[in-house]
Amino acid sequence: MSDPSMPLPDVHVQAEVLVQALPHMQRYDQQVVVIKYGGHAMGDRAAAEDFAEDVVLLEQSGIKPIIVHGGGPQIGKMLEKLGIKSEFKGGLRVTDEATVEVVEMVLAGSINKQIVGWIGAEGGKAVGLSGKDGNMVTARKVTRTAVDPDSNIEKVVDLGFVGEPEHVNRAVLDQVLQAELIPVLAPVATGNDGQTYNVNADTFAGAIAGAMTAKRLLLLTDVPGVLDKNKNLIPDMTIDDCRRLIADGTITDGMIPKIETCIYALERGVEAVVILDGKVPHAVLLELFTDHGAGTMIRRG
Ligand SMILES: Nc1ncnc2c1ncn2[C@@H]1O[C@H](COP(=O)(O)OP(=O)(O)O)[C@@H](O)[C@H]1O
Ligand SMILES: CC(=O)N[C@@H](CCC(=O)OP(=O)(O)O)C(=O)O
Repeated sequence: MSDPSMPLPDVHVQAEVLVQALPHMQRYDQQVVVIKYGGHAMGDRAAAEDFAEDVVLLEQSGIKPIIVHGGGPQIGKMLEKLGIKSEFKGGLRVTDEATVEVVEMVLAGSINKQIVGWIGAEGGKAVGLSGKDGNMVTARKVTRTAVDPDSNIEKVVDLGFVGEPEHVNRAVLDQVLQAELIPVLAPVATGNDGQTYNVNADTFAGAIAGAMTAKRLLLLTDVPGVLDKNKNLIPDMTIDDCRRLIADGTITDGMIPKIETCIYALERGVEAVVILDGKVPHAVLLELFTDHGAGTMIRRG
């Protein structure tokens, strides 16, 4: 008999960790998990490798991961290099003809292929697509209004070629998943008018999660989750809490489209959405395969 006061040898600890993951693996078996990998979360090479390892491990465990990536900071850098000015209104990039070309080049080109490459290097098989491929996502132009501070009159804000998903054709994704491939999606889509639209990556991920009735939508960003007024992490929230914290100004800026996405996805049958820090090593595994979880979990109520 071993002495129970003695620490377990490493191999036994490893076995214990694996056994602890079993109920979590069973809970997600054959379920779709949509992971939004934000441009800020991409961070350094080591963080990206951890992320790719997590995704491959999920797929090997019988989960069906779908990756939707952003790339806001990377688009910003490329626009700067090309001398194209860029501004955000209400968390969305004002997108003219020249900007949309760069957005598609960076998102559907370099970033998409980089993530596909990282997953491939960890032994997974990923397929990089944008909303345009197979008419997976069609978009319509976003219309926003804002009160003009000078006249105090509500006016239409023209964001140019910024779109929001109008229709998601899940057949394309079903086929990719059935072939045991990992879809990596760039948030670019075509409108019914044939125009290319720049879609916020959170919004795109929410539409995909809703159409696939995903078990989980994970939004990986650069903060630990939703923070209260004292900057403490809020571990659990409901849709009502979300609306209250937007109304009282606790949730602002880029967190607003994220929370709106959460509400949209939950109302379409996604079981829970988690906002978490993608820079934490193996954030995805910690959230899905341990009892601790990570970040802020949002449920219907
Ligand atoms: N209550 C809040 N809790 C956490 N972050 C918040 C909150 N309100 C606003 N934010 C801001 O939202 C940002 C995350 O949104 P964003 O920068 O668009 O992320 P990403 O690029 O990952 O999509 C945080 O870095 C933070 O500055
Ligand atoms: C309309 C709009 O704002 N689109 C975003 C698309 C990329 C994105 O959302 O990337 P992150 O998730 O890294 O922020 C943009 O042009 O930056």
